[in-house]
Amino acid sequence: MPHKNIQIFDTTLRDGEQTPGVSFTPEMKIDIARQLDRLGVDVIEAGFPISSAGDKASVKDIASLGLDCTVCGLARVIKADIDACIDSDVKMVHTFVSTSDIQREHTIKKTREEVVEMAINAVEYIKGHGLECMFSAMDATRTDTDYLISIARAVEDAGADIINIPDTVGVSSPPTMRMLVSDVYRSVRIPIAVHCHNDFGLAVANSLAAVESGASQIQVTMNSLGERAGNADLSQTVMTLESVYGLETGIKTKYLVETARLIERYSGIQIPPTQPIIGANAFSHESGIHSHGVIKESKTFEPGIMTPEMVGHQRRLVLGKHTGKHAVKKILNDAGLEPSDKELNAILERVKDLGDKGKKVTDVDLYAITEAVMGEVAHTEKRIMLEELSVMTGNRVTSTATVRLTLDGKPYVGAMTGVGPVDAALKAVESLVDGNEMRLKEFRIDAITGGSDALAEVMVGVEDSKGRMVTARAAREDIVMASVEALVNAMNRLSAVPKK
Ligand SMILES: CC(=O)SCCNC(=O)CCNC(=O)[C@H](O)C(C)(C)COP(=O)(O)OP(=O)(O)OC[C@H]1O[C@@H](n2cnc3c(N)ncnc32)[C@H](O)[C@@H]1OP(=O)(O)O
Ligand SMILES: CC(C)C(=O)C(=O)O
Ligand SMILES: [Mg+2]
Repeated sequence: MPHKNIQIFDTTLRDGEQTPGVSFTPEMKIDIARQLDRLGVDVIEAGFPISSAGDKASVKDIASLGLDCTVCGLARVIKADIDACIDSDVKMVHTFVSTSDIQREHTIKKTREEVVEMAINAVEYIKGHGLECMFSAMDATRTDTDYLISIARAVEDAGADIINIPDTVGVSSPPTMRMLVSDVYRSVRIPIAVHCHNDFGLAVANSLAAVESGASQIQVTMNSLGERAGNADLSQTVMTLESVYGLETGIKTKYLVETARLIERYSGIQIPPTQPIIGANAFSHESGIHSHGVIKESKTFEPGIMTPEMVGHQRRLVLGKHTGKHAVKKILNDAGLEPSDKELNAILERVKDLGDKGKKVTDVDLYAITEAVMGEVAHTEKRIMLEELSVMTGNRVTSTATVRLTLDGKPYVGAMTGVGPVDAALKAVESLVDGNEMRLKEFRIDAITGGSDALAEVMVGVEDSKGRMVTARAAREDIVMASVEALVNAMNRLSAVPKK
């Protein structure tokens, strides 16, 4: 029988930061820790203090934030590593050692007996300092089960508070995990956690299998960050535990998408659109049959037991070659437009035509088509008119953009710096429009011809405070101009949507 309440141990700041190429600044780590605490995780593994002076300082900073969750530091079964955790003021030390023969023989070069002794010493040292202690048998899923049980019993006797069973190289399967966790669960009295890697895409499934066999804590990362193919994903694990298994995690799931987006921005690792729960497409519908069903009753083509609202996402109807008339009608009706059946068919034909050419059909495309079919439609007045744009960039100059535009007929000038000319120009435009009113949410550049004079196509998505998103595109040889034009187009279109 699974435990009713499952604890969430987040290791985004430790295993997540081990994602090749990812390195969070100290300020980012503080922001992430605060956000994870707001999300409601039970434990934050804030880092591996012995690994660098910066990591140690960050762990200490996070430990001093006064968060509701427990802040934990990682340590090998080495006194210096544990001392670094103690110096960082963490409440909990997570100590680990390889227990599989392959790792033991090739990395730490110790006998099984020596490993048990090192583990006991580490646990006793941590407990001697009055700290909570998690012990991990690294590579547990490739460890001889009798030996795993004997080391688990030894660290329990030494005072460990919780035993973690890591699937370090992601080789387990749900049935194997179920058996392994059952075996350890029956052999010790302290709680069991699991830490699954995603080498075969089974990290979440293996974590759930562990819960079925009695594990009461799951180690996860946001956006599946972590070594190689990453760790079990927090959002997927939590939502499955809550919505499919009917268990409780204490996570405030409405913060999942905003947390995922923060991690996306800070890690530089883009969330794939098809990522469950948090991906841009998780609640988007393009196919006519699906959109029609969802317009009538969202449960027809969505799980129902999980809604976009539950995870802080939005449901969206997306236009393309698979669109049907019900979706087009709904989008236009929501914008206050009432095309006749004949007009609707003509609009749909043109939408499909664009889609057949391999284009993503933006909202601004739809309105341009609608105008062409129905004639001048209401609400087409442009609030924002771009008058002038200039950018300065170079290897010794911080990219700076100056924008002159009119907003509701009044002239404004704004200047902003950015990481590059596009970033600076978009920020300059955004600085002149109330950020609470409209914000850039999606941005993509594609070269649609070759060469240095390639035509760049920019697609943007702008969202308002009510979560309504409008997409627009612009294509030019100049990527800065194309970006600004697409942004202004989207903002103008969004302003024209009646605020119901
Ligand atoms: C599965 C995991 O995610 S485990 C965590 C992995 N994370 C990291 O490695 C990130 C941070 N790591 C680091 O900054 C460095 O590796 C350090 C500071 C920990 C160690 O650095 P170095 O002293 O330069 O050693 P290096 O990383 O090359 O080798 C690892 C050493 O740790 C030993 N070791 C590995 N795991 C353990 C353990 N659990 N307990 C004791 N010793 C261990 C290895 O045997 C090796 O020791 P040796 O130098 O005596 O041969
Ligand atoms: C430190 C341990 C738990 C780890 O990250 C792993 O085994 O993957
Ligand atoms: Mg790991």
